[in-house]
Amino acid sequence: MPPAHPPPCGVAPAAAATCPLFLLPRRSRSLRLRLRRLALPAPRAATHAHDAVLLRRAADAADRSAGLTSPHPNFGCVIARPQLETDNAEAWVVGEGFLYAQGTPCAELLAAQEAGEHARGATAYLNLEPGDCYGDSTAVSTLVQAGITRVVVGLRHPLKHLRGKAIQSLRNEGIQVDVVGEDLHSKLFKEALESCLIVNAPLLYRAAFRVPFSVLKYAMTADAEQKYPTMLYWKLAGKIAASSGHASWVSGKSSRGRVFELRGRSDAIIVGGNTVRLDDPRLTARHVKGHVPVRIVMSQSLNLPEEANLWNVHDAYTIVATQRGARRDLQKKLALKGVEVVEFDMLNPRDVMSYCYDRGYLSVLWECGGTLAASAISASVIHKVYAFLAPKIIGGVNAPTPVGELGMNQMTQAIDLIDVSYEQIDRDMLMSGFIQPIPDLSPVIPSVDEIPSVDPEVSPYETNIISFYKTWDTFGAFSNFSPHPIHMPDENGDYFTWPTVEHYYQAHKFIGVDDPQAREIVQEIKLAKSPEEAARIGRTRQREFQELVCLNVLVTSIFACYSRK
Ligand SMILES: NC(=O)C1=CN([C@@H]2O[C@H](COP(=O)(O)OP(=O)(O)OC[C@H]3O[C@@H](n4cnc5c(N)ncnc54)[C@H](OP(=O)(O)O)[C@@H]3O)[C@@H](O)[C@H]2O)C=CC1
Ligand SMILES: Nc1c(N[C@@H]2O[C@H](COP(=O)(O)O)[C@@H](O)[C@H]2O)[nH]c(=O)[nH]c1=O
Repeated sequence: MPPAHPPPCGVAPAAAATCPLFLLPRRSRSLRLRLRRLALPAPRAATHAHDAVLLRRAADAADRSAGLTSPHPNFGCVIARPQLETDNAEAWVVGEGFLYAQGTPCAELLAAQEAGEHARGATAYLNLEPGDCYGDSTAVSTLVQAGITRVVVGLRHPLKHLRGKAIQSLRNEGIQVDVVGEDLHSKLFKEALESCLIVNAPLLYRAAFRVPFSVLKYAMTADAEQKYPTMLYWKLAGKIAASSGHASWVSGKSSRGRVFELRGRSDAIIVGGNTVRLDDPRLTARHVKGHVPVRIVMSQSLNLPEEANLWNVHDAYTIVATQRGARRDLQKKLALKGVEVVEFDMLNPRDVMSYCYDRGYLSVLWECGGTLAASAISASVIHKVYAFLAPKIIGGVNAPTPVGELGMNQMTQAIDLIDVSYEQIDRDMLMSGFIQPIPDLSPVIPSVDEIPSVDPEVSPYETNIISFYKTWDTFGAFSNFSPHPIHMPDENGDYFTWPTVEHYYQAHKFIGVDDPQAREIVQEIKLAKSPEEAARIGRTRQREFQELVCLNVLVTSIFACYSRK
């Protein structure tokens, strides 16, 4: 439900309208003043407490696209103006918006459209400084044109080439910009700031550590083991499967539904070879028709079955990461099924994460067993843990536990999770917490550092190679997903304004194919709300209707890029 629009602040309430001050005799000055106080009190000003509530609401709005589209920086905007009638900041909101996907209308535009005239003189709350990459300054120009007079920003943009730009542009336009921690100092902002950090944790981790944000998730029983047989000392030692390796299911249905949501928020899901052998998982976010993450199997031995659910790439794309030279026969068979096999000189979690970073992933979910989990934790690539605790006991000395050997022998060495939260999900308990704090906004990333070198021998400073995996990268304007429309012929040869090169590219997988199904898919892609959606439709339909795919796609895409520039 969109919020009701209260009257703009400063509009005289009914009492004043029925008794205009100029009608009062000059002598009754005290009455005049008293009435003025009653009728036209000074507009209520937002206090830090109000600002904090509204900033948090902007962060909550930013989170609303999660799971619907591929992970991207989350932007939310709340426009509010103090009302005389109420001190409740939530009731001051006149407009609200969030970025649905890269290339769709920005949060500021949606909020300003909803606020209409009420935006004039109001304050806009932004969880994250707008990133006006590719020269698109819609967010800033919208706020200026809407007549916003003050902007409260939760976080500056973490990428150096975007950081501070929008804030400066707004200030140049005479708008008061208050950045939390710089212009606004109060303990009251603690929670709001945390929400701003959490909603963009993937972007912040990626920017600071040059790896995707990694979440380890597991479901364990409430088993306990007697640590010292002579003493009555029991220690929780939850199992993630029975001794046989059977694991379906540890957690309840609602918890597993929550896991589907987590999958939808991730770019990739990682498991180890043993989990594939024992569970034959699907690893899809099948509860909603939303974002479909890539599935990654890490297997050194490549001793994997020839038939497995993960090799069905109609469901989702699969990558097998393995050791160089491992079972080339199976590699070929997997490639024929459409599975991508990537060889590493030394397969390990850190190199796989660097690889995911280079592919542009923001967020990765580890759904592996304890052996690989321990290896990933030891390599410091896990940032957050989701532990589902089920009220079940299975026993078994050899039943696997969530985290294998970490080489610690003193409890003082234990990793203390931070910002821990607990939630009951039906009969299960979900405990989540961070292993590494969300990086503050110190990361200032030299633009040249954002240029990965294809040849690891050549330093980024020496190479002329540029990359543009994400639209917000330094050279993001070159990305197919960059929100630059192109005017190019459609399936009938008529010129059509394609919202992005990605729309054009995906549609051309099916253009030129004389089949009603292919034509329907082209229409579907043309109407896609964002390049991400166009990509999702194109990729899914390509898997479903392989026989309809036209072979000229690559040439088309390159041609489209040139015509756009
Ligand atoms: N309840 C739950 O939440 C979950 C339970 N499980 C259960 O856990 C059990 C499997 O556990 P586990 O064997 O630990 O899990 P995994 O299979 O997820 O991880 C171990 C495997 O990962 C591969 N691997 C690749 N690189 C490395 C590396 N650097 N370090 C370690 N492993 C690497 C190896 O595959 P390879 O041998 O092919 O070379 C290795 O055997 C199953 O019973 C499964 O049902 C699994 C996931 C979640
Ligand atoms: N057993 C278990 C989990 N196991 C994880 O889920 C995978 C199966 O996914 P799918 O095939 O898509 O249903 C499995 O291989 C393992 O990674 N997860 C949970 O939330 N709760 C559970 O009890």
